[in-house]
Amino acid sequence: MFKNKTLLITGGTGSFGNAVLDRFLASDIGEIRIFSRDEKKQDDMRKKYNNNKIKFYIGDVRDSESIKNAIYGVDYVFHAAALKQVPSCEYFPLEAVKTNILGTDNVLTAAISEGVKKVICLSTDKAAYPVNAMGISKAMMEKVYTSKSRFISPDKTLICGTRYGNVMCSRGSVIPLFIQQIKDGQNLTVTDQNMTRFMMSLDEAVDLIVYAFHNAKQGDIMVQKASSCYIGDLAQALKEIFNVDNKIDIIGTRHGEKQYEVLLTKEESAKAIDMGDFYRVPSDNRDLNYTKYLEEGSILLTHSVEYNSNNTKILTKDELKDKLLNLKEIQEELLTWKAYVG
Ligand SMILES: O=c1ccn([C@@H]2O[C@H](COP(=O)(O)OP(=O)(O)O[C@H]3O[C@H](CO)[C@H](O)[C@H](O)[C@H]3O)[C@@H](O)[C@H]2O)c(=O)[nH]1
Repeated sequence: MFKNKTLLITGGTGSFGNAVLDRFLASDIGEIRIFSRDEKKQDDMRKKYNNNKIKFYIGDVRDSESIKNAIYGVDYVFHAAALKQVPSCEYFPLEAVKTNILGTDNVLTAAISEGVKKVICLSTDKAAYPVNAMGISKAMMEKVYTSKSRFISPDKTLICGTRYGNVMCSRGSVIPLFIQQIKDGQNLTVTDQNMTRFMMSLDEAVDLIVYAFHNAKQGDIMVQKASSCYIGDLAQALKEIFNVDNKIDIIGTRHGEKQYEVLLTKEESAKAIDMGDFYRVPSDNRDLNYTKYLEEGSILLTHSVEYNSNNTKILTKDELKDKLLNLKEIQEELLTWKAYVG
């Protein structure tokens, strides 16, 4: 389906954008456009890949004109541009509104008017029962794309979303932080040993978007079944992998953090379709027979349970070590570490 097609990735210089490139450049795709704000990151990426199939566009999803320039002739959009850090969004919630909500609306408006065939918007588990500004803005982003999808035929522009758990080794996340602390001989700063998070590899994150690309219907949210871990086990597993005895400091839960994350709310679980390794959450189509929907829906809702990082499969420390050791990023870090310690 990607043969000779043009894919635009907003926020494409991040970990996700790089993982998509690693997967798609080997295919017969025609062109991949990277759209982002940071010229330095684009330049680094240009040099790293040195591939004519990749085109770089400077712009900001907040600025509709800059999107229009990049979306001309595009077939598909993976919309990853977002403010993702919980603390910065807590301090500057309106910035999250501008990028995550209004920026998504700009991308969708441009995609619809350009006749883009599919747009997949990336969301996060923090959008389910959100407690922080980042999650609230992503929950609103989901509402924006769902609403927009109601007004356009899927034959013209199919709009859907993917909801991720924590992506292991993504830039700015806890695994690279713990590794840096290990390398610097510092104590590992654990918020709460019993906090749990869904743990997805970057490969799994790309699998989800590819699955959504092939299977999502208009307005859907697609979720991948994922295992989770205790953060205390994560710190311990990394210490064992790097064979170090750094101490652990318990620093306490950070502002805006949850004890565990939710990938499907109870309300979504009631209507989610089990697709094996994935769930498809159909959008709330208002042309349903509403009385029937309410009667059947209420029974389902009573018995449904949310899908969260405490009731999914929680990896043991050894299983977590195996999963970590399978990651390219960890293997590379280990090589340089072993060369360093001799
Ligand atoms: O010094 C630290 C930093 C974090 N943590 C813990 O490690 C876990 C993961 O923390 P991250 O900062 O890596 O990730 P968050 O869960 O805060 O959020 C991340 O995952 C989200 C998906 O749930 C989004 O993708 C978001 O952009 C990304 O920052 C949390 O339980 C956190 O409390 C620590 O123990 N010590």
